[in-house]
Amino acid sequence: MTAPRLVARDLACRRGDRVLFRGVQLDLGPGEALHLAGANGIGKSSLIRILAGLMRPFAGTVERDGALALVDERLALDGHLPLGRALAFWHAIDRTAPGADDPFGLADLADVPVRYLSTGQKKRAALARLAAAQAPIWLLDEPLNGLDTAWAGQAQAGIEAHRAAGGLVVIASHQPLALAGLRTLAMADHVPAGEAANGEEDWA
Ligand SMILES: Nc1ncnc2c1ncn2[C@@H]1O[C@H](COP(=O)(O)OP(=O)(O)OP(=O)(O)O)[C@@H](O)[C@H]1O
Repeated sequence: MTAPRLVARDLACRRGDRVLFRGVQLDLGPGEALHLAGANGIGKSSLIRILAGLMRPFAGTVERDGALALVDERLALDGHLPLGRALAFWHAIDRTAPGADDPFGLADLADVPVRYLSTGQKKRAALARLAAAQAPIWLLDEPLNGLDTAWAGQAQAGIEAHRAAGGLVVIASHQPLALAGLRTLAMADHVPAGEAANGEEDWA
């Protein structure tokens, strides 16, 4: 794996007429993991989308060395296909082959249409697709949502294996994370003065 790097300088994000955050800096290299922490609506998903290049920052820059893979609430698998064929579509595009070890326990679900999978099964499928993409930079928005304790442990083991292989990871999560040497970015520290720290307006 080529050594990845993800650097953000002075990032600010505006949505609608509100600046959600300002002055976000990060500099991540091989093996590192960063937890984006903060209340609902503070801007964690928005930051992930900016890092992924899906949204332009209001200010600041992002530099990236290495391919990235994203897991968020949108499942990038065709709901009408059986799971095995939906994953095979991506293997063909990524020029990868499914691993023999099946770390997310999907073999028994290969014939089930993606739209019939449970929330946790869909998340496991998204994580399997992520692991197969062989991208050194992982951007994960709530990767443990919907997973039971055992699968949440397995997902974190997958993250640790990715780091051990030289990958880096940014994780927005409300779930506790048991990852070695995890750094934390407290989004509340970057809310501009005068904005609500939880991103919620006063609707009264
Ligand atoms: N297209 C949009 N236009 C205007 N505001 C938006 C848009 N999309 C999201 N927002 C607002 O931006 C804010 C940040 O949303 P975001 O999804 O980044 O928060 P979050 O920290 O990931 O929240 P959660 O913990 O609930 O997932 C929210 O107040 C949301 O309502």
